[in-house]
Amino acid sequence: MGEDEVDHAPRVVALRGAVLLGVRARVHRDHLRAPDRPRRPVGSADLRRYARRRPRSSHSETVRGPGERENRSLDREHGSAYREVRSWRAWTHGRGGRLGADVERSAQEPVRLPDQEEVAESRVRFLTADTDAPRAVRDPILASWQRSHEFHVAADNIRLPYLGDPEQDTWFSRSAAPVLRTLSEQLKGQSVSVILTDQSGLVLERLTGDGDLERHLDQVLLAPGFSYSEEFVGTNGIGTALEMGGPAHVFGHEHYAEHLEDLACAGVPIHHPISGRLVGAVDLTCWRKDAGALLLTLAKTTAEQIRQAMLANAGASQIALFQEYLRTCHRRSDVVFALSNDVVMLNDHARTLLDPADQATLLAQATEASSSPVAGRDSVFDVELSSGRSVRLHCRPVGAGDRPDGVVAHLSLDPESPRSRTRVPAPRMSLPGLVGTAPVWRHACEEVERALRSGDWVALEGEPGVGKTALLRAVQLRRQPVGRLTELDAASAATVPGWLAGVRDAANDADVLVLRHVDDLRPALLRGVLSALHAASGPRAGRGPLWVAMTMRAAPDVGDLQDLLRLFPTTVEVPPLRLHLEDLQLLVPFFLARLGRGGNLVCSHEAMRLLMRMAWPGNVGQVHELLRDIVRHRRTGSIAPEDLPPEAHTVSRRVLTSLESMERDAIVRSLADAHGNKARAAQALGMSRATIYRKIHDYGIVAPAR
Ligand SMILES: Nc1ncnc2c1ncn2[C@@H]1O[C@H](COP(=O)(O)OP(=O)(O)OP(=O)(O)O)[C@@H](O)[C@H]1O
Repeated sequence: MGEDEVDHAPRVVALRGAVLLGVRARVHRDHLRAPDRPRRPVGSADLRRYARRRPRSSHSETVRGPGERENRSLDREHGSAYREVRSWRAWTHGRGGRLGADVERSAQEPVRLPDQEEVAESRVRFLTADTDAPRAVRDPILASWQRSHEFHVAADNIRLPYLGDPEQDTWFSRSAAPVLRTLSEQLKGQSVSVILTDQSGLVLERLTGDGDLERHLDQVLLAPGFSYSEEFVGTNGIGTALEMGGPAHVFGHEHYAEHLEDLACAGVPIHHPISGRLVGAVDLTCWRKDAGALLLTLAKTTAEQIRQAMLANAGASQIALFQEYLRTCHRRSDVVFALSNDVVMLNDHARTLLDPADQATLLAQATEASSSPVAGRDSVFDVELSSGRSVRLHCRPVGAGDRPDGVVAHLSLDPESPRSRTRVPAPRMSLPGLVGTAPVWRHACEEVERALRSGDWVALEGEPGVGKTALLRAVQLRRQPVGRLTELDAASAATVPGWLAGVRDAANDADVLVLRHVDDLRPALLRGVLSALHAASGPRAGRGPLWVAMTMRAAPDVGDLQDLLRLFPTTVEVPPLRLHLEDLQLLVPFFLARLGRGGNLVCSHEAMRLLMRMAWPGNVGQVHELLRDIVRHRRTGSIAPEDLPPEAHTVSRRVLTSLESMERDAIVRSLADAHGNKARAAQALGMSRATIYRKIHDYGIVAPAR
């Protein structure tokens, strides 16, 4: 690097200081450095176009570097010189001091659409290291081409790695979703695609109202799960806006990659409304021929609407929580996280040092801290991680009163450090035949136990398979082990002869009566049950009081059940498994031991990770069934990802139609057969590569590792 280059760098950084953070400043400083490697191959279409416009004879004095050998045939064919770029370098440095400022200013200036022929020619000159300074190219684009060149981006093809399912359930995505939907509805029928990315350029969402454009975007992999950062694709609306830290519009041949020349895009970065941190970008992409200056204006308005939506969703309590989280992050160099009802924030250490199961365990303990009897004061827990390692969790409630708005927690990895303030030991729970230590699950257990102790009849409400009946059986076993329990299922009341007579008998003779699925009772039977229970609610001749518990689905229509519910002073909500997913770590070995009948079957770490990502609409009952099916085929050894059914290889929260489920299962099987090779899986299914990527994303398929 020459001395004059070193001189220029700080000036550029200073000019951009107001908007650029450390890393970005480095990237922009870099664009002043001399190109120190051969140019990337130019696309064949570029060369044809260039050859038509430039006479061969004008390229005679060629100087090649060693790395340029592979370009010789193209060079001979077209006569374009792959020269050293001394004059380009001189040109850049001559303007270097102004470049950064130009990038800033140009984002503010009205958009003038560049002459595409001239830009195309300049691009080829740039790519072929022509000695002439590129003409007719806007400064931000030139700077971006230079960065793309330094990132070693290929100009003649788009080959992007699929980076995995983008996380959709974040504050950013949730806030942006309604804004994007409204815009996309307003643009219905027009060839414009609305795209949301995270701060690295990873596409999170794409809404396109036009089939042709959609297909083209699939072909150029501008789709969820792919990154359009400059590092991967070179100059483009998304990556360039993120690199510049400001709005960017890129038209046709201004794109670095040849395959994007028919498109125009306008990208605008979005910053966190409270911290100012870059969180992502919104981009509008259309055909180049349809592009107009208003594209960028619309993108800027959309970015602002998303920011406002994030702010509206944040609320005062979230701001306080966020500030406390930032303060803790500044003070501590270890794992820090914060959570409230709506938000979970994890610092880098938490994300990289802890696996999802441990994260879930710690988050559950922190939730407990906010609702424990010592709420309002700092508390400390000793927690055992899945590795067996013990850590100490310090929790600080944020917000006033008995029910804080959230908790900020940090970990000290050294459990021997002196204990501070109150110590709250993590309680164990031990109902016979049940496992689970998550606070929400334990809370439900305690409520049912309390009801039985006090003799209050109890109604249990919850989704199918959450363990309502199992919980009642366990509580009865623990509290009244010698009592007589009768269990009757209202779901079969209409078909089982004498079902109502069974209720009357139990009302006379049993100690505990469990009525399952009472929301399935028809009105006539309901009246019969009601009068039997009325009679049993008073003193019974020769017997102690009857304890009755009933189960019903989550949020039932209580219209018909009103009268019955009056007999039940307590309703306990049994949580769905997705709200205490950390218990899966206990449920799986528990069921395997039970189902394996003494066999030695365990679940591998990889399989457990997949199970932890499932939505579990059938809750604990579904876990039980899934493992029962596996145990039919495998009774010893370790359950691997291949042993799991197709739904375990997806993270989709959407209910699929049966046709979609079949397609999803076929893709999962094909991916497994192809050992995770998506191109081979697509070929076997007769689909294009872009289609399989889109379907993998749509169905939330977690492709097996290759
Ligand atoms: N915490 C738990 N520990 C161990 N096994 C559990 C637990 N929760 C549920 N199970 C098991 O999961 C299965 C489903 O539970 P259960 O039948 O109690 O669910 P439910 O809520 O009554 O479902 P439904 O409303 O569909 O009848 C049963 O095999 C039960 O033993």
